[in-house]
Amino acid sequence: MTDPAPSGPPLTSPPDHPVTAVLGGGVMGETVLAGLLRSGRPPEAVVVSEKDPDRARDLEERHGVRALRATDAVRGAATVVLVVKPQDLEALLVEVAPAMAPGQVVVSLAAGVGTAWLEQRVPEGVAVVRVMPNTPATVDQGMAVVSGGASAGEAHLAEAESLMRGTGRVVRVPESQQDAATALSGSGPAYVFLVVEAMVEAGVRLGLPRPTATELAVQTVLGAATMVHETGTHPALLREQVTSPGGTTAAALAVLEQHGLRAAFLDALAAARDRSRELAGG
Ligand SMILES: NC(=O)C1=CN([C@@H]2O[C@H](COP(=O)(O)OP(=O)(O)OC[C@H]3O[C@@H](n4cnc5c(N)ncnc54)[C@H](OP(=O)(O)O)[C@@H]3O)[C@@H](O)[C@H]2O)C=CC1
Ligand SMILES: O=C(O)[C@@H]1CCC=N1
Repeated sequence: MTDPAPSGPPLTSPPDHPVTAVLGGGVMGETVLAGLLRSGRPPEAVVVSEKDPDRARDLEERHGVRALRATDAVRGAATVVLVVKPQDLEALLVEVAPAMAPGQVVVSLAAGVGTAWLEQRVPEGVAVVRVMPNTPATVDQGMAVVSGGASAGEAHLAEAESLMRGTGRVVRVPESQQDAATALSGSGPAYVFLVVEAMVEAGVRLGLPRPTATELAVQTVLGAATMVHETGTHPALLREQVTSPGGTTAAALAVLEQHGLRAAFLDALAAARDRSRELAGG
């Protein structure tokens, strides 16, 4: 591999804070890294490895963590978090596996990549956990699903959960549900952003000033999500409460149904699930 990042002195874990190495400092790598720091891990206990040297330096400056070569980051770390694109994972593991040691836990955030595939590429005695997070973790409203590999025990699952818990909710699922979870919560924020964007544009088309349309759309989505969350009421009932007979909402919902909104979501999530399965093939 080409020279990836500055290489610092060997790692020594501060007492009570085993080192977590984050391999891949892109969108999700930075989200995890920042979340660990926000949840109280000292910067000395978190290292990052990022291929792009400018971005590596930027992460060092903005978060106060050290950026190291991937093998140096892995050596001395208790937990290794894989946050590169699925297509880059094989090359990364070929590089870092010789630096891994029994007792470490590898937590992979890569969409589609199964624990059995990962276990074949790490040394014996290294436990593997698969996690699917999402970007609302940047504002501590993340949703992460966690599944253990064949050699992962309770302590390894608990470590993976603790990585994500500071940034939102965490649930354990059987690994057979990971691709579906990726389609729903992993990619899900993008669907909601698209809906917000579409509502804003529609409001602007009706003559609302853009800032007003944006405020109305964002607060409406936030309020509606909070209502489902806090009341525990089925969303269909909440929708009925908004829909006055012969009123405005009924008129709008009829148009959304005519345009096949439900069918679009069924097909969209199936496409995301299928793509997750394809990514497993590299
Ligand atoms: N973004 C999201 O919402 C979510 C992403 N994920 C998963 O997280 C992973 C990362 O996604 P995302 O953050 O969006 O992708 P990014 O492309 O933003 O980040 C990946 C980073 O890793 C770097 N990289 C690649 N190879 C190496 C290497 N060998 N050593 C060090 N750094 C390397 C890349 O550099 P370069 O670009 O130069 O190759 C890039 O900066 C993916 O597997 C994805 O499936 C999971 C859930 C949600
Ligand atoms: O789009 C992707 O492949 C990644 C995984 C889930 C969200 N982003």
